[in-house]
Amino acid sequence: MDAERFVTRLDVEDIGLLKAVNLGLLPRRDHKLNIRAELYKLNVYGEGAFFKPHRDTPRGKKMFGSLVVVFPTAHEGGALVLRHRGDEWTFDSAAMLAGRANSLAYVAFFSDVEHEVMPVVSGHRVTLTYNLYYGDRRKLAPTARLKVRTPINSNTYEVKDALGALLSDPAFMPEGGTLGFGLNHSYAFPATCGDADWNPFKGLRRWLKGSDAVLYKAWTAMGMEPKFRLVSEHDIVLDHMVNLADWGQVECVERALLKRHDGLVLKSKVFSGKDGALWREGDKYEDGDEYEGEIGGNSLTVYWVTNPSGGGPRSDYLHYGNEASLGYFWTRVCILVDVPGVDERCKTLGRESGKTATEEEDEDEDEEADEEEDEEEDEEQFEEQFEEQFEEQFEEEEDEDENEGEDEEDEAKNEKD
Ligand SMILES: O=C(O)CCC(=O)C(=O)O
Ligand SMILES: [Fe+2]
Repeated sequence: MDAERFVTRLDVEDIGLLKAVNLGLLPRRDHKLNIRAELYKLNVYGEGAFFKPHRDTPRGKKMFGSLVVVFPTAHEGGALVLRHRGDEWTFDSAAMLAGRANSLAYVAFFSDVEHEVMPVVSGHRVTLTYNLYYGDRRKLAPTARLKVRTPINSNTYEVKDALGALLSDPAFMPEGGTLGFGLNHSYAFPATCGDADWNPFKGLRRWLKGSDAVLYKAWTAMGMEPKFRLVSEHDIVLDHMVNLADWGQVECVERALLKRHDGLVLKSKVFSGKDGALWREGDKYEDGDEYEGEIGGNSLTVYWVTNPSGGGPRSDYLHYGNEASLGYFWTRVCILVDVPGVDERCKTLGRESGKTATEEEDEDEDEEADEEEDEEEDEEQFEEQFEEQFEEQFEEEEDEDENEGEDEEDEAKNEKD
C-alpha cells in the first residue's frame, strides 16, 4: 500500500533507527551527513505471499538505499534474502521476532543490493519500507566545531598503506601505466543526461558507497588523482554520458562512440597475483586488436585490479526495478589511476609518506571543510539540474505507463497479492 494511503506513528528518527543505519551503512567520513528516510510502502504478506527478486528503483542521486522495518506480528517464513555480487545474506525476521511482541526488526541495504521475500508459511508478515536519502551536511554551531576523535572504523589507512607499499616497489609497473578498478556498487544516472556538457561524475566522489569510498579516498591520500570513467558494452572508454536512446539507427555503435564522443578503445590487461606472477595479460585482445584494426581510434591500456564490469547491471530494464523504468543507465563506472613510472612516483611518495595518521586526519578534515564551502554552490546547481532531469524522466515514464496500461508495472512489482 502506497504511503499516501495510510499513516503510521512510527518515527524511525525518533527511535534512533536512522542513527543506527547511518553508523552501520555509511563510511566514517559520511557520518556527519544527515540521512533522511522517506516512507515508501506498507506491505502485508499473508500465507504463500512473496516478493520476487528485484532492486529498488533509485529516485535521484541522493537516494542510496532502502530500509525495511518488520512488525512483530506472528509469522513463519517470509525471510528477506539479500544478494550482492555473489554474496547472499538472509534476514529472517520471523526468527528474530519470535516471542518478542515489543520489538521491531529492521534491515538497511544499498540500492544495488538485490532482494527477495521468500514465501510466508503461516501468519502475517507486515513491513514498512523506506527510501533512504543523503540529507544536508549538518551545520554545526562554532562551539561544536571541536574535533572529536572517533576510532577509525573504515580501512582507508590500511588500503592506503597497501597502495603505498605497492607503489614504492620498483618492480611494480616500473614504466608506469593506468590501473583500473571496477566500482563495487552501482550509481544511479538519469537516462536523460546525454548532454555532452553534463558531467555525470560531478560530486560523485561524495556519494561513493562503502568500499568504493575507501578506495577513492586511499588514492587521493596518496596524492594521486583517480578519474571516473564509463566503459561501454563494446569496450569503449568515455568520460561522459551518451544517451543511446536519442541515436535512432546507428550503423556501428563503437565507431560512433569513438568518432563523435572522443571514446578510447579499451585494451584490458588483468592484474593477477596468482602463481607468483604479478601480471597476467587479459585474454580478450590477445591476438591482434580487432577493434583497433577495424575501426581505428585511439586506445587506452588499463591494468584491471578489480573487474571493470563489477558495477552491477549496465542498463536498467523494465522488469528489473521494483517500479517500471525505461531509462538507459550506464552503471559500469570505473576508477582509473595513472601511475607514474617508478622514478617520478618515488618523489611524490617521499613527500606524502612522512606524515602520521593524525596529521593526515587533520588535513583530511581541513580539506573537507574547504571543499565543503567550494562545493556547496556547485552541488546545489548540480542537484537542481539532476532533479530536473530525473523528474522529467519520471514524467515521461508516467505518460508512457498511462498509454500502455499498468499491467507491466504491476507484474514487475510483485506477486504477493
Ligand atoms: O517487505 C519486504 O521485506 C521488502 C519489500 C520490498 O523489497 C519493496 O517494497 O521494495
Ligand atoms: Fe524492494
